[in-house]
Amino acid sequence: MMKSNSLDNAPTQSLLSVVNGILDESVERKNGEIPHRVACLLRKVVQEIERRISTQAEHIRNQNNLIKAREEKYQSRIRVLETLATGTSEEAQIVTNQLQMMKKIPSMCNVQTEKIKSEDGKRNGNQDVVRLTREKENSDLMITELKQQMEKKDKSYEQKCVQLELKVKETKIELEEKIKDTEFLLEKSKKRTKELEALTETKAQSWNNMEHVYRSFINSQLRELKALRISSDSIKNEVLIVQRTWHEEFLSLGTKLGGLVEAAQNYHIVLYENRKLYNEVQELKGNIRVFCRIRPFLPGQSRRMSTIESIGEDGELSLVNPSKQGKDGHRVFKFNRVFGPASSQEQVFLDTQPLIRSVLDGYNVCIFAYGQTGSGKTYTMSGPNGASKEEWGVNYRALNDLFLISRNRRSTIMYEIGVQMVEIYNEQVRDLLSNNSNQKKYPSVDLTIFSHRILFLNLHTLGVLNTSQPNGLAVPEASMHLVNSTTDVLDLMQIGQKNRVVSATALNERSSRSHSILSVHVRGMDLESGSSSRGSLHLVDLAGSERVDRSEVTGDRLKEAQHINKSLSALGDVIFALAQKNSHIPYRNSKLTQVLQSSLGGQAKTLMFVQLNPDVESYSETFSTLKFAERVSGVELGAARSNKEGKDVKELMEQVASLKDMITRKDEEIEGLQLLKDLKTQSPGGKVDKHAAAISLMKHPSSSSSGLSQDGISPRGRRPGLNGRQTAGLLDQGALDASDVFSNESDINSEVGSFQSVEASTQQKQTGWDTTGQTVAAESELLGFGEVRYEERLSDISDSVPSMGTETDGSMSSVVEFSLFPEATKPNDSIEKISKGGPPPREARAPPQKSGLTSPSQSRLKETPRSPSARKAPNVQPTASTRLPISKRWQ
Ligand SMILES: Nc1ncnc2c1ncn2[C@@H]1O[C@H](COP(=O)(O)OP(=O)(O)OP(=O)(O)O)[C@@H](O)[C@H]1O
Repeated sequence: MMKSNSLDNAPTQSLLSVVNGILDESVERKNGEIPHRVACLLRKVVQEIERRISTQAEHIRNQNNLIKAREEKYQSRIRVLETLATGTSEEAQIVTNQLQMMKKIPSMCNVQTEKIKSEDGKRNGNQDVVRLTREKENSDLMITELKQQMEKKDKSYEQKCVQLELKVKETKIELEEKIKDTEFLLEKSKKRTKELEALTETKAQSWNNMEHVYRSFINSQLRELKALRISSDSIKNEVLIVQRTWHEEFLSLGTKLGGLVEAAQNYHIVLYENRKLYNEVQELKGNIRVFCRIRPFLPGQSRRMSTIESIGEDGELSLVNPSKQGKDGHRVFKFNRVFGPASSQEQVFLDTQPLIRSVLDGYNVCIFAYGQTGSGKTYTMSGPNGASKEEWGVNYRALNDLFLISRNRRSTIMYEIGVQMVEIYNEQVRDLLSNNSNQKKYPSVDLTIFSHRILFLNLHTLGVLNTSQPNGLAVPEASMHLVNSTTDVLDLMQIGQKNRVVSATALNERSSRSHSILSVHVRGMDLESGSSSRGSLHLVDLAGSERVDRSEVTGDRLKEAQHINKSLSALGDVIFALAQKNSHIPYRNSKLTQVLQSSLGGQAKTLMFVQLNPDVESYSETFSTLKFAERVSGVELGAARSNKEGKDVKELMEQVASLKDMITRKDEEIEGLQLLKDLKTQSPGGKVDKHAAAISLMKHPSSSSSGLSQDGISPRGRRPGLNGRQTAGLLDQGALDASDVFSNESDINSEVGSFQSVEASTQQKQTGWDTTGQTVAAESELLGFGEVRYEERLSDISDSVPSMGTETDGSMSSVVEFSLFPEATKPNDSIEKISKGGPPPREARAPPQKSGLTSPSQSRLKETPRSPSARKAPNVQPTASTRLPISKRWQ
């Protein structure tokens, strides 16, 4: 709001521009309305302009008056000067007249004197006239000048006046127009104000009416409220009474509920017991346990829809198909345990821990992680790269736990823990810890006794024993490293991880293209009872299970993916065969199934982690993974068995071994003599060619067998009533199974000399011994298991040797294993020997082939046990177990 004094100071031009601005603004608004405030302002501005105009008019009037006064003054001056000039001319006239008079009257007086006087007067008069004329001239000049000045001034004043009047007229016209406009606008705004006032009045009236209505309503409400309060007070009283009665009833209900809670607790106990019993049944059945783990969405992954709808506490998992609606889109799977995305590494391990701990009690345990690339297999098994202690995977935690327990039990049981780490890459088994420097750092088993195997180590392709050994070494060539602390394990696994084959695919940058297997072998010896146990733990991080086309790979990568797929489908086939309880389980189809044979079918405790990626895009992979897992969870392996051996059993077994040794030697002698006798009777010259004898034995074993069976007893285990034909078929099966021992040529070669019994079987096959029924029958007698199926034979072995380990433990190592701790009383010495890894004594090596019998079957003959007890362990090496060095124990 412009103040009045600001209007006083403002120049007229700016006032006019203000007025114009206001008018323009109102014109712009188009509605022609001028607010009251603006009207007031306009009024003030107009008043100010009017005031100024009147002041200016006053000023002009004053100036006019001044000019008029001046004019009058000049006029009077002019008049004075004119009078003066008139006076001067009159004086001049008088003087002239006097002079004329004086000229006329010369004689009347003293003419002389008067003449002089008149001359003086005339002179004076002339001087006065000249002076006055001059003065008159000056005055005239002045008057003319003044007149000129006056005229000039008059002219300028007149001009100014004219200008001012013109300006005044213009301004007046302008102002009049503006005043008219303003008045019009004022009129309009007054009208509007009046209208508004009328409207406000009507509104105010309606508001008043409303207020009146509301007031009356509130009054009525207050009256009702009062009534309600009174009724609520009465209700409160009633409620209090009811509360009191309820409280009393609650108290009685509480006592009743107490009973119910007790019953519920009992129910929970029963439920817990049921679960325990269920688990025990599962344990007895030996079901493969299946834990499912769902990976969380990764930080870079935009949070998308999950395929996992819900996770039940009882191991139920509901999968939803994003492309299908309704019931068809849902599928429920049930496993032993389901871990959600928020589950920590510790939670996962806590459920796995009891299984892992049983390794210390002599059980074989296998834990493997299955799932598509990037689903978290490595995370679960090892943890993320550079994992902190909280992020440690099952591997580290398992070993940490084993160390902890072994330390706690050290006063009663002494444990040795060894670690192997291999990977299966493109169907080749590689040692991930064969680094030389690494072997120096960690004391490992002396490999010099297996010099022939070192060759394979150098080649980095290891052989796999199809029939896994009781010592748990499916890959005996892989370097074994004794570990004493978690740091040892961390260092070793770092080396192993570095050596692991990794390459990038479209799905996962750090995608493992191989299966990695960390095998932990635990030997325990009870210091009091002298009994020993051994267990092995296989921790397997499988390669990604996705289909090849998803990996978008070609060339070498495609080959890798095909190998991975092949081995995983072989795993599926083995599991399917186990689920169907088939007589033949196709372990041989892949290296993976060969390595895991003891864990999949050997009465071990097996746990599979099924890793899932919750992403909707991975639905089909997730679905097939879950279906596979569902099949796996149905597989029964049979109750797990502990590999424990009592001291007495051990001693007995040692005796059995030495007796077998003796019998074998006697058998050799008898058979040698028999052979010689036969040859003697056949050869016309009577000369004995030992080499020919061996060949003859290979070609006509029936002769020796018939000779041996003539005595009517069954030293090689033939049951009375079983003829050669019957045994032939059985042996065929036996030979076939024996051939499974080594999966391929290279594997066979790698084992030469170490596992002669196995080798013998293989050689049999190679030399065509299984072609004729008679030959096979005879050999079956020699081998001592002609009358039973191979499986039965193996189970016989297990039965004859309490707690010998897995079903397939019927190899020569069974006996070797009886004396895990020959110097049991000096456990510290044992460890020292292991760490030093000194060369083994000669007795530990394969026995020299005496009597010139060079054929493998011949060497097999030497091993063939004669006694019924020995029959149950047909692949027993005649080496005296007590003479075996500790370093050999791992083999
Ligand atoms: N439970 C989890 N919590 C947090 N991150 C996880 C979890 N599981 C997996 N991850 C992360 O997901 C990514 C892929 O996991 P990981 O490498 O273990 O998958 P993988 O199945 O072993 O893959 P590959 O088949 O290539 O070996 C990693 O970055 C890992 O850290």
